[in-house]
Amino acid sequence: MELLEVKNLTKKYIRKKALDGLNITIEEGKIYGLLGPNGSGKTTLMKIIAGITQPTSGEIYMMEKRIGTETKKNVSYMPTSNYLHKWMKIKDCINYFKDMFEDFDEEKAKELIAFMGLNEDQKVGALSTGMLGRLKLSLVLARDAKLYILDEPLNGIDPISREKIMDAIVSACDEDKTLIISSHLVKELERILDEVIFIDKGKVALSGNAEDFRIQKGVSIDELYREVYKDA
Ligand SMILES: Nc1ncnc2c1ncn2[C@@H]1O[C@H](COP(=O)(O)OP(=O)(O)OP(=O)(O)O)[C@@H](O)[C@H]1O
Repeated sequence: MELLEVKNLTKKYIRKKALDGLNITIEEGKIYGLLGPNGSGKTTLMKIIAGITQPTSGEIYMMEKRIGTETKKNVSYMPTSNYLHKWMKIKDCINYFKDMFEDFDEEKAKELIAFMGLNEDQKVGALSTGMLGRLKLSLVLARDAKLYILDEPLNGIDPISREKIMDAIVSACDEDKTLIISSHLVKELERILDEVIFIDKGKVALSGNAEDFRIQKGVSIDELYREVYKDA
């Protein structure tokens, strides 16, 4: 079933067109990789879908409703930035999420935090980049949303922990959940992706089923990425 439809989406900043008539359809229950080089428009697209940034033109429908306050409740978004205060302990962050989101599952958050090797008494300000990334991800995945949007969840995470993080993503999300994950680390992310969307200069350069690409083109998604962006 179709969860999200993005039609002719454009976002202009004063000196730059970040999205240029972009069209995508997102189906329920799949994991999408949003892939593209620096500045291709991934974060802008994610922010618009999450309702944080307004598009210049174009339309987005979620379950056939135009996105807005009502649909926003169904989206759990993990930005690259850190929005958790340094003075907070991890347990304060759990309470913050509990207050903010009706669909937040405290027990699930605690389980994920423990699985990620974190302790509820640790302070946000004392966490390394990778540890902070694991905390943000645990909080976002502990919501019972329809759509999870994860902007660069593997950033700053060491190669061994990346595996753990991907396992957490897959196990935390039931089959009916939909994920859009952006990353430069295509090789690492590849094994969990159902669908891929390559974006370039604010437009879709190529999109489709990851397994179909592997069979039809005889290349991995990582190899396909290199092919799509060879001139970028
Ligand atoms: N607030 C802003 N003001 C002006 N230009 C912006 C703003 N945000 C993004 N841009 C520009 O829009 C383009 C797309 O940026 P965006 O952050 O969406 O790309 P990205 O694919 O997420 O890149 P990265 O992989 O480096 O995070 C870039 O050229 C960027 O400089």
